[in-house]
Amino acid sequence: MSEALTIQLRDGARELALELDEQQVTQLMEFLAVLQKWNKVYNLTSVRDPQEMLTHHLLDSLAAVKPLQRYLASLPHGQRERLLDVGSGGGLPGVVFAICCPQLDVSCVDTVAKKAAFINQAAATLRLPNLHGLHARVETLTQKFDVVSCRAFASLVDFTHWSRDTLAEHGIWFAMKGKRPDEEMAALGHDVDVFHVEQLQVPALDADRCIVWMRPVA
Ligand SMILES: C[S@@+](CC[C@H](N)C(=O)[O-])C[C@H]1O[C@@H](n2cnc3c(N)ncnc32)[C@H](O)[C@@H]1O
Repeated sequence: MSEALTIQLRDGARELALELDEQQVTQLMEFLAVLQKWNKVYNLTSVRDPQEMLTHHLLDSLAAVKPLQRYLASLPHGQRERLLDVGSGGGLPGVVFAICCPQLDVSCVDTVAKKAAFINQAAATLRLPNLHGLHARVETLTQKFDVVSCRAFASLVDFTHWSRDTLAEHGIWFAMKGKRPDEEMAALGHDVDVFHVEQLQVPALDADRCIVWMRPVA
């Protein structure tokens, strides 16, 4: 990967007030390299240009890291939190979260076997013991998670419906969306509480982005 892309990554991280050490910067650039390499074989993303991969995938996912870290820091300390990234595809945002939050245990679930295999391969290549690829439909999982995330996956109704049983007690949903999805939020039933919609600013990308934070209502 070119030095120019690494500089752009460092600048973006600084803009997002993210404290990344050298190893994390290296892992993010290695992730970009394996994503580009295996995309040809596994068809992981329609984005093929490395520059576009940096802005539309890496920086876009990095913009959600600080809000996630803030949430994790607000939880009572003691146990290692678990995050499930639903419909993770080529590992977005799950792999980026696993690199930036080493204290977090991240599982990326996808119905496509080669995508889940790619995540396990990336975990080995990038030396990320806190990253796991799961080949399954999210509806069939029995494990429980503190945070259940998604990006470019499904409507909020389908996402919350299909993944509800994967939430641990006090678990929350973290949906990465483009423009504030007012219609999708209005379509949610009374069993889902949207407790925050957080606007994001992605470095080098002039686009609407937000996180829809939700919790289940009994
Ligand atoms: C549009 S891709 C998004 C990939 C990635 N999150 C991103 O932002 O680039 C949606 C992914 O969801 C997966 N998927 C669809 N239905 C699923 C389900 N029920 N359980 C798990 N994964 C699913 C698809 O195989 C696909 O890889």
